Amino acid sequence: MLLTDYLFNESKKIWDEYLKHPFIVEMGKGTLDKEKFRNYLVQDYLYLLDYAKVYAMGLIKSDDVNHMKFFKDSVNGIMEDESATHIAYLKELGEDIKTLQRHKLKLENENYTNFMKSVALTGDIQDLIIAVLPCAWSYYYIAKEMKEIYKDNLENNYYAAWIDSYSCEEYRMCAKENIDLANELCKNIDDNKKEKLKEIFIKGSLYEMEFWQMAYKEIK
Ligand SMILES: Cc1ncc(CO)c(N)n1
Repeated sequence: MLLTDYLFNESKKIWDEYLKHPFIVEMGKGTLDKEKFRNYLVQDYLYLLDYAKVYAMGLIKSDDVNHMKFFKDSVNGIMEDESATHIAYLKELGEDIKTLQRHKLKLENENYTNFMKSVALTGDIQDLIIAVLPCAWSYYYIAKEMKEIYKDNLENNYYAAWIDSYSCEEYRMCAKENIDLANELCKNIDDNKKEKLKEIFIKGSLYEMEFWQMAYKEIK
């Protein structure tokens, strides 16, 4: 069995909880409070900056030129393409784009990015790719499911552009490249390492849940 199939099975319960989370359900229905969404996007914009740094560390820890290019392209994709959706929404919601970086990270966000950065700094390239794997993969999973579950409700849905940006073909490829690289980098691991990688993957998946929870409860 592919390592990523194993990891998916081990965390599927958590991932299916994302789909029931009120932040996701309300986005799908189009009823989510826009102020909550705005605060979420500000936090997620800050998240993306640290997330990009983790991929930059992946470049440093890679020896193979193709892996180096994957990490380089990922930094670019995060800082240019993915952030563009955030900036478009945030502009529309009246947020000052020039001062975005001055916002403070909320606790759950900081915990998550500290976790990824610490794995990236202290672990090997296998640990690193598994620590970031729930990010792109779970976003694609969520958006693809939302596109199906809420298909009759997307025409005038304010959040349709968000759903599209994470379920489009380009983003599917991005998630797939992360999955393929994880399997390639981890093809010769022993059972101890597999157990360690499972723990990293599940922790990442739980931090994703905390992030949705943070976005919904919205205590400043
Ligand atoms: C919290 C979080 N996880 C994953 C992604 C996908 O990159 C994102 N934008 N934000």
